[in-house]
Amino acid sequence: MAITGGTGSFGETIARRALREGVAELRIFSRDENKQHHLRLALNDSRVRFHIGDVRQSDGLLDLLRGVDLLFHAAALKQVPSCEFHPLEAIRTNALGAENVLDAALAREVGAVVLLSTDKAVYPINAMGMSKALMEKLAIAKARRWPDGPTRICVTRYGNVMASRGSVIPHFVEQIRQGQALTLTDPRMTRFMMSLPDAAELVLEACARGGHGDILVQKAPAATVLDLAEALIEIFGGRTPLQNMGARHGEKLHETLVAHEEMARAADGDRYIRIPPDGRDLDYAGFFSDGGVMLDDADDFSSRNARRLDRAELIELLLGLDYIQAQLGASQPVQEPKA
Ligand SMILES: O=c1ccn([C@@H]2O[C@H](COP(=O)(O)OP(=O)(O)O[C@H]3O[C@H](CO)[C@@H](O)[C@H](O)[C@H]3O)[C@@H](O)[C@H]2O)c(=O)[nH]1
Repeated sequence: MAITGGTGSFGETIARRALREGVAELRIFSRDENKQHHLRLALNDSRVRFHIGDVRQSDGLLDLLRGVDLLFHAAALKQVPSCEFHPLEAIRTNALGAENVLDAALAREVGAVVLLSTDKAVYPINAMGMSKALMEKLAIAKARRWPDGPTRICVTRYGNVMASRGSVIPHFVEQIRQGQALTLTDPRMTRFMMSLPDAAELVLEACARGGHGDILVQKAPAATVLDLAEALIEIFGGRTPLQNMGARHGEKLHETLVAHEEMARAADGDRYIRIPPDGRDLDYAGFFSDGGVMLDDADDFSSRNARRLDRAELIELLLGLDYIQAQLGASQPVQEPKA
């Protein structure tokens, strides 16, 4: 088994889970030797092999995937604001890098490839989302082109992974600790809330039941930024004030996990929504005489219309996160707000 971007929050979660479940060998592929060093020490397991490399270059990927049966592609540029300033870098890593990963996986006849995408790829308005939308298109086009090959290709789309590195939860917790005002972009903004274990469940669901060319989505609940901030203040105590800053570059008020047009052909299950590939071919003649699938009135699945977590549920969910537990256990007291 191999993970690109294997030193990130998601990579580490799936790595630990695979090791617990007895994986024979796990290859971690990433660019940063320092992060690999720390993960090597943290995992301390001889089944783990580290490969330095960049998905922008194919040779390292071909080397990585020799004899691999399952690949999780998590390597990405994922910060929305920085991708806005460097869109070509987002295209290079998220789109062209994914193409390299898929080509290498097909060449090495990897049994299954699960690619990680994001809600920001649906009706994308920022460069990160656009490059991830292209990644999805590349994956589905490959699945369509090689329908009967040895490699199964699946995409999973995530909402926000709670307390992942650089995200708003650690940022708010730090602000509470420092006694600084919490910087809210827009209190009405909603985001899907997923924990890291939820994210791991989703890729495992894709491995177990995802079809070739499917996009899988978890029916995650959503919360407003205001409720999130207030829930954290309640957990950590203190009298931290709130400050509204306005939206950052390329931000949406609400995110969408399944587009209205995709809902028309999606299979809506208890916990997951499966979007199968559009099986039609490129024969457009039919569309002038016979027509295609009619779009129905299905709504999209967005953080605006998803189940909204109330404050109590949000607090319970936050208290279940390892990150929050570790912070609550930390000795550093919460400071009173600075005037
Ligand atoms: O100081 C801050 C920072 C953020 N936010 C808000 O908090 C929410 C979450 O922000 P953040 O944790 O930065 O996540 P997003 O910008 O939504 O993007 C994250 O979630 C995506 C999945 O949707 C991932 O793909 C991205 O990598 C990841 O950065 C958003 O509504 C932000 O506007 C604030 O209110 N104040």
